Amino acid sequence: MNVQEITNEEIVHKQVYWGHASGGNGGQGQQEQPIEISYPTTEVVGRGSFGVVFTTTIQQSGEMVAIKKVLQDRRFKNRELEIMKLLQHPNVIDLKYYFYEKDPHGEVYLNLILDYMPQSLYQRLRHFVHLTSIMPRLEIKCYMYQLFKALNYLHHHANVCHRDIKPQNLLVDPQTWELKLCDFGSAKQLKPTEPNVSYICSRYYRAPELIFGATNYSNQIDIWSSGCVMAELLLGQPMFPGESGIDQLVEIIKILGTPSKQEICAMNPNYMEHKFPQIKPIPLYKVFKKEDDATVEFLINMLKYDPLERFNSLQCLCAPYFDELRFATDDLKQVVDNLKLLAFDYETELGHLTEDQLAAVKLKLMPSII
Ligand SMILES: Nc1ncnc2c1ncn2[C@@H]1O[C@H](COP(=O)(O)OP(=O)(O)OP(=O)(O)O)[C@@H](O)[C@H]1O
Repeated sequence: MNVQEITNEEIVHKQVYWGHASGGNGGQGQQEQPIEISYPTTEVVGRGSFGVVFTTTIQQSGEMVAIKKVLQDRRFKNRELEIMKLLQHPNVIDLKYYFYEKDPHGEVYLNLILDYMPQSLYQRLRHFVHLTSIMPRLEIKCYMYQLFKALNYLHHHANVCHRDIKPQNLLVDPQTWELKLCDFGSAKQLKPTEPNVSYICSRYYRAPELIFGATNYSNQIDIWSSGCVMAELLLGQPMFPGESGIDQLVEIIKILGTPSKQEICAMNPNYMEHKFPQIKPIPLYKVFKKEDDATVEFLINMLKYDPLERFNSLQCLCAPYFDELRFATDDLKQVVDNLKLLAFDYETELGHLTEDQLAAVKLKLMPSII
């Protein structure tokens, strides 16, 4: 049976809710009114720990979407849904609609209807590894810039920490080099006064403070993970491939050296009494021999033990590593313009800055409009 036959046979009709309130007055009325959509059922494209994802096309609008179906525990509000309703940014997967459905056993499933993206960054990297080739450095730079635009919006506007940044959760279009962040199943609005579980984030990408069991960590854990993602894109393999929770720390120490007393205190003060074997760091310019100084410098600023020493997402955007995008010409300028990399929304992306900070940041991020 071919796909056409399947799509002709199985068109489903669903009453769905809008993903966001719309209209100037908050549009609550519209959001709460269900509408009917129809789509052909198709094959599953992704299987995560919490559910399945399949892609289809909404018949009424012609939009390609991905539908993520997760088992809903009736006792709790679904945090992924609540957070996705808040988020609207060009580099964050958009929640278009959602609906609930019951299976024959009475289990309730939440279905999130999301923007469709053709590939994950994990798949994109595997493509180059299979060809025994490398990902073009400019492609990496465009993806990283969009990731930091997404994180700057999440951290500074929505006050959301993603807590699971990894190549599998970065969706890309290899034709345009567009990137969107997905999977908000671990995301949370962190409050400085409330503890948070440290057993989050996928192993290779876990910030050292999480491995040290900190419960007072900050949005800076996402920056560490992003540094690991960039390192992996450059190396073609994970930078810190730990085989277990504690081996993850060993892998980090093998390259960054043993953290100092001060750094351990900054990660988790309760660990101060532990003794670690003294390992000398390997300078990152030796690990990334073929990369230029701006690239290595940028990695150094993301992969710092002390979370407060690490660049935050806006500092990452301002890094000299991205100057090449700001002063692009010819084909690269076309890519930068298509992706609207140098466009920022003042309220949602730069609204947290004072007037003086804003002036300095504008000078850096949008040199052509000054
Ligand atoms: N919007 C989308 N467009 C295309 N593919 C998607 C989309 N969202 C998810 N996928 C695919 O489905 C996979 C799983 O999605 P997601 O990470 O959201 O699910 P999960 O159950 O939370 O997974 P995990 O076990 O990683 O936490 C993704 O890695 C991706 O391959």
